Amino acid sequence: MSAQILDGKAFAATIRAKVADHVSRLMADHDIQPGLAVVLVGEDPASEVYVRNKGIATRECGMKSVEHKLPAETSAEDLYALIDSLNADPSIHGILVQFPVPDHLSERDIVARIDPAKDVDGLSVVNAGLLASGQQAMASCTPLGCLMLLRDTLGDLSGKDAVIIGRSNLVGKPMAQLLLRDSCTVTIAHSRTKDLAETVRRADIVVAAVGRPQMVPGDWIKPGATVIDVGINRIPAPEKGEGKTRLVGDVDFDSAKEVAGHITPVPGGVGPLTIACLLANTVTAACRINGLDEPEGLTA
Ligand SMILES: NC(=O)C1=CN([C@@H]2O[C@H](COP(=O)(O)OP(=O)(O)OC[C@H]3O[C@@H](n4cnc5c(N)ncnc54)[C@H](OP(=O)(O)O)[C@@H]3O)[C@@H](O)[C@H]2O)C=CC1
Ligand SMILES: Nc1nc(=O)c2c([nH]1)NC[C@@H]1CN(c3ccc(C(=O)N[C@@H](CCC(=O)O)C(=O)O)cc3)C=[N+]21
Ligand SMILES: [Mg+2]
Repeated sequence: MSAQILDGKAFAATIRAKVADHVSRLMADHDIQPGLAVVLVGEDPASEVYVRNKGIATRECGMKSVEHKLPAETSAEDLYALIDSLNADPSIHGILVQFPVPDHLSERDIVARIDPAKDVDGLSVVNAGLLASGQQAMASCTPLGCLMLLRDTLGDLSGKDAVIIGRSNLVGKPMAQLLLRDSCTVTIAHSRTKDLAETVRRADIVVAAVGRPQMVPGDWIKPGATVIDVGINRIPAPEKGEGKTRLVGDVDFDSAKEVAGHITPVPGGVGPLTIACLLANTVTAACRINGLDEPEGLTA
C-alpha cells in the first residue's frame, strides 16, 4: 500500500487566499497594508530558497514586502540599527531575520532585539513563553503550517502519539507545544536520543526537522503513520547533469511512502506552508498592533 501524498502547495494556496482576503479587508476598512521585512545576512542554501519564494507570495497577497540582503561580514551594531529602524517603522508589521547567521553574530541577541509584536517567527522569549503557557502567542510559521495540515488531514489529533525529531527553537520545540495543546502525546527526539528507530516506530505522527538528507528510512515508520518532512537539504544530482543539485527532505521519501498513511513531499510539502503561515502571521501581527480582531482561520 502506498501513502497518500499531502499536497502542501495546494493547501498553502488555500491559506494564502484567506490571507489575501484579510489583507483586502484591512486595506478597505482600515487603510492598513500589512508589511513584512525579511533580513538575510550572508548566504545559506535553505535560506535562499526561502527568500526567493517569499517576496513573490507576499506581494501576490497584496502585502508590502521589503528585503534586506546584508553581506556576511555585517557587524552586530549595523544589524541592530536595521532592526531598530524596522521596529520603529509603522508600515512594517512583521520582521524575520533568517537563520543561521554567520558565527560572529548571536541568534539569541538578534531575536531579543526584535519587537515581540513584530516577531512573526515566534522566536522571542515572550512568544515562546506565551505558547508554552497556553496563551495567545505568535507561533512559529513552520510548526503552525504543519499543525494546520495535520488537522486538515486527520481531524482531531487528541491521543495521537507524535514524535518530533529535532528540538530547535524555530521548529521542534514550538511544534511540540502546538501538538501538546491539541492533546497529542508528544515525544521530542534529538541527537542524543538513544534508540531513534524504536522511538519513531511508536509514532502515529512523525515530524522530521533535523537537516540531514533522507535520514529517516521507511522501516522506522509505523504502517499508516502520518509523516511530515520539514527538512530542506540540497544534495548533488548527477543524474540531472554535472554539478546539478536537488532538494530532499530528512525522510527517505521513496521507502517511507510505501509504509506511511500520509506523507509530505520535498519540495511541495512543508515549505509552501511555511511561507503561507508567514503571511498569515504578518496579517495577525498587523491586526494585533492596530487593536483589531484576530483574523479567523489564520491562527492556531
Ligand atoms: N520546510 C521549511 O519550511 C523549513 C525547513 N527547515 C529545515 O528543517 C531542518 C531543521 O531545521 P532547524 O530546526 O532550524 O535545525 P537545527 O539545526 O536548529 O536543529 C536540528 C535538530 O536536529 C537534531 N539532530 C541532529 N542530528 C540528529 C540525529 N542524527 N538524530 C536525531 N536528531 C538530530 C539536533 O539535535 P541537538 O539539539 O541534539 O543538536 C537539533 O535539535 C533543516 O533542514 C532546515 O533547513 C527549517 C525551517 C523551515
Ligand atoms: N528565521 C528563520 N525562519 C525560517 O522559517 C527559516 C529560516 N530562518 N531559515 C531558513 C529556513 C528554511 N525555510 C524554508 C521555507 C520555505 C521553503 C520553501 O518554500 N520550499 C519550497 C521550495 C522549493 C523550490 O523552490 O525548489 C518547497 O519545499 O516546496 C524552503 C525553506 C525557512 N527557514
Ligand atoms: Mg537552526
